[in-house]
Amino acid sequence: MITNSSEQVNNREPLFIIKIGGNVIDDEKTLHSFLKDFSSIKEKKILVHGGGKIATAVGDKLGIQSKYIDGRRITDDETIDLVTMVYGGLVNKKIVAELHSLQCNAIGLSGADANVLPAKKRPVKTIDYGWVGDVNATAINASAWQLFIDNNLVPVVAPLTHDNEGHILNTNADTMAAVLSIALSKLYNVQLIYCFEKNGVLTNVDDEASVISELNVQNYNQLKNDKILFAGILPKIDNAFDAVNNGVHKVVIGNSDNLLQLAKGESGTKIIS
Ligand SMILES: Nc1ncnc2c1ncn2[C@@H]1O[C@H](COP(=O)(O)OP(=O)(O)O)[C@@H](O)[C@H]1O
Ligand SMILES: CC(=O)N[C@@H](CCC(=O)OP(=O)(O)O)C(=O)O
Repeated sequence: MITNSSEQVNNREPLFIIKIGGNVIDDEKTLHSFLKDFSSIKEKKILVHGGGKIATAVGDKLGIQSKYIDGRRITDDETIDLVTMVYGGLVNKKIVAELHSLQCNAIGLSGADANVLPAKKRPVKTIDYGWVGDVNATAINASAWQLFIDNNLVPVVAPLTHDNEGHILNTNADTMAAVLSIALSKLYNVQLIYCFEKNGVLTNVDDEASVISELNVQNYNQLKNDKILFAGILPKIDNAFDAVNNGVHKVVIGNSDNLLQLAKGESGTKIIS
């Protein structure tokens, strides 16, 4: 067990919600070693995965060009078919199969399965994102999740939801992990870990030794203004603050190679509310 009795606040059982992104999934060796560590965690756990990089690569092969605005993929008719195949099929099922080879009782899900993550199509304001969904945090049915988690199943969640009118929606995996963590914090002592290819939030993106061990909102705003933080790390940190400010016990951002240290608070960047 990674957690000790002092971690078991409010008598709630610990639950790890761990997110991996495209760079980790794209590298077979990195993914394998991460899944080995993940499967060794004895506590209850959920894996949320992205795969944006793979969808872009498969799209390129099929002649489907990827377009992003503010880190969100513009998802037209052919792109929703592409990401459904890549996230819900290729990536999700490969991870599930590999976890079973490691004696981890994984069950592949998307937000649409058993309606575990109710969502709405993002309304068109200035930008039409197409078939992109936003999870409705307050409508998450925690007991549907309990059904899996409390029966020794390990959900592996693809970043797809549905709109209640028969359409699949592409949904950002970082946001999905944060919103799910918030909802399940009512039942469990949730620790959210964002795993990516860097050692944490860095003061110099090219120096893996420059990890910021704790990040509060004042430091965050300063680093953002100084352009030390840019691109994908910004929405990731925004999601991390959202989680920690809404009941999630602990949120850490760090390297997928260090999952077990991250889970013990011995690596990465801890987000402070
Ligand atoms: N100061 C920083 N520290 C860490 N990462 C940073 C920083 N500034 C920018 N980044 C970028 O943010 C990226 C992480 O976001 P993203 O690519 O969306 O991750 P993922 O696909 O794993 O969710 C890193 O790969 C890195 O290039
Ligand atoms: C709406 C939207 O942008 N969805 C994301 C979902 C995948 C994802 O989040 O993947 P990473 O975690 O690997 O970035 C996308 O299609 O890129």
